[in-house]
Amino acid sequence: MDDCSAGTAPASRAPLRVAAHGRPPWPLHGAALSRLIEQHAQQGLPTHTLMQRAGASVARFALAIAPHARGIWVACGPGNNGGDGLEAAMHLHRAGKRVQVGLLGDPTRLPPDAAASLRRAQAAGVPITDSASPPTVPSCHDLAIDALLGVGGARAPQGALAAAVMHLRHWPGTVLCVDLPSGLHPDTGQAFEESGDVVRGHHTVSLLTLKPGLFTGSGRDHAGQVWFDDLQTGLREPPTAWLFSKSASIEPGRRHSQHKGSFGDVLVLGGAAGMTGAALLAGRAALVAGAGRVFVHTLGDPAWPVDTMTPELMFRDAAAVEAMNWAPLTLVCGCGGGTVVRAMLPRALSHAGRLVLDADALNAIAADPMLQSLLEGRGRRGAATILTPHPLEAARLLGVEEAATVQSDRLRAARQLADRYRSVVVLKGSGSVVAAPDTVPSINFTGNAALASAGTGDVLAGWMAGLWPQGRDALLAAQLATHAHGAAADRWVASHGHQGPLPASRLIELLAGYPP
Ligand SMILES: NC(=O)C1=CN([C@@H]2O[C@H](COP(=O)(O)OP(=O)(O)OC[C@H]3O[C@@H](n4cnc5c(N)ncnc54)[C@H](O)[C@@H]3O)[C@@H](O)[C@H]2O)[C@@H](O)CC1
Ligand SMILES: [K+]
Repeated sequence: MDDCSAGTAPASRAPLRVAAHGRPPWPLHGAALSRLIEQHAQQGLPTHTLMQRAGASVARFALAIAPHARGIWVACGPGNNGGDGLEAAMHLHRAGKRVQVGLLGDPTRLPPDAAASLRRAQAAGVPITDSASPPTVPSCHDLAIDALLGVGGARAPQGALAAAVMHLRHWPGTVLCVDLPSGLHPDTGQAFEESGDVVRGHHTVSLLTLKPGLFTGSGRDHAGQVWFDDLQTGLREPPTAWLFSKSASIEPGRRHSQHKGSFGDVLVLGGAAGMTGAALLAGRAALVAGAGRVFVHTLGDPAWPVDTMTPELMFRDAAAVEAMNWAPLTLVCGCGGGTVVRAMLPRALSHAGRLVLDADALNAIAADPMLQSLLEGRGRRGAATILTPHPLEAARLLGVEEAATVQSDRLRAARQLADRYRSVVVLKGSGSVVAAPDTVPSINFTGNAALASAGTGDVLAGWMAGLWPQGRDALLAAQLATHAHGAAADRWVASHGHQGPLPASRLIELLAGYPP
């Protein structure tokens, strides 16, 4: 008979909270601010209190996600992240679990808090080795706890740490990361080096602060479900970024007395030869987002005359578009516009009231200093612009060679673009970053790999343009649109049970809320 039994969670007054679906946006703190917050918290508390709370929280969480786990391997690193692991191991051992700790650090050189937790674990009788390999007993393969590196991670794991990371990556059971997946940069959500290994967890319990790297870059692929415990500190510091969270109060709703003129006109400029569909997708998305009227001018020859699937769209030829006053309009420019879209940009940048620039429009601006200075001047005049680049387009706009440079620090790249072009920027990709000049950026947590499908970017641009004139400023329109776009893809995955590609037309239906 097996001697391991399921235990109950250690009692605590601090409930764990899901880092999603909260009402106000959640503050995210990078490594430097997290350390500052930790210092402030330590000042008001008896020595070792925070680590005791952290370890108890991890143990409680381990018992919640894997209540039937019999064997638990706790991989502990050389710092206080390892201390959290040792503290958790002590609680799990007391709860009757078969716990094995691998301590990968010189026990005589642990920081004071981690050393205190080591003594407590030893006194409780927790088996501790210095092996980077998990125990070979099969019943000890239920749950692994990654306590190798946290916010102190500074470079790619090497030697024994790297070996332990590999074991965690190939772990057959559940993996729970303490604070961060080891090897992940807390601020950027990337590995410390391109070839550096990062643990892939099913769950991550973030302690004291939520780190931005958990939500953007490759963070979401490595962290799994993110949970948060503020360790009962309730400390408030200005954040590095926000995790955007939609609240009901920012959805104004429609009043009975409003009419189509209340909801703004959108003009889509795009759809060069062979890419008409991109402009149609943007136009349809703007319609279902609630725009009063949507005009479409396709840039192929001849211009597209009608969309029989969406007869509400009003098509305009070049002469008609030339005669329109662009100042009261929301323009969407890009969307399959090819190189011909460039010809529309001087007027769009000079005269459009609201302007969403996507894809080919962004590439044209990146290649043309005159258009860049028009965009910068537009921002200086206070005219509102939203840029929606993917990482390669962002790299071109920043004048750097590769998308990897942008991806290495997505928050910084989005801020740089927003400051340079005085525009709202939606840097697309896993954990889209929304930045505006002189504003703390936000990270969007909705969405998934099903969005990696042709046309979904056109839908985002159109949806944003449709939302924007309905009483929202550019930043809120960008945040709401990005959130809704991702949430629709999340509903798709929930109903299909997999992340197969989401057709852009279907995405529009999901955004519109039908079929129910
Ligand atoms: N001190 C406390 O009471 C608390 C500590 N906390 C935990 O402490 C963590 C931060 O602890 P530390 O500052 O000690 O840092 P870590 O435990 O994250 O890292 C330990 C040390 O490893 C070294 N290191 C970095 N990268 C390495 C690599 N690739 N290979 C080998 N060594 C490497 C660094 O010098 C670092 O100081 C947090 O993430 C959190 O888990 C929190 O639980 C809050 C309470
Ligand atoms: K960790």
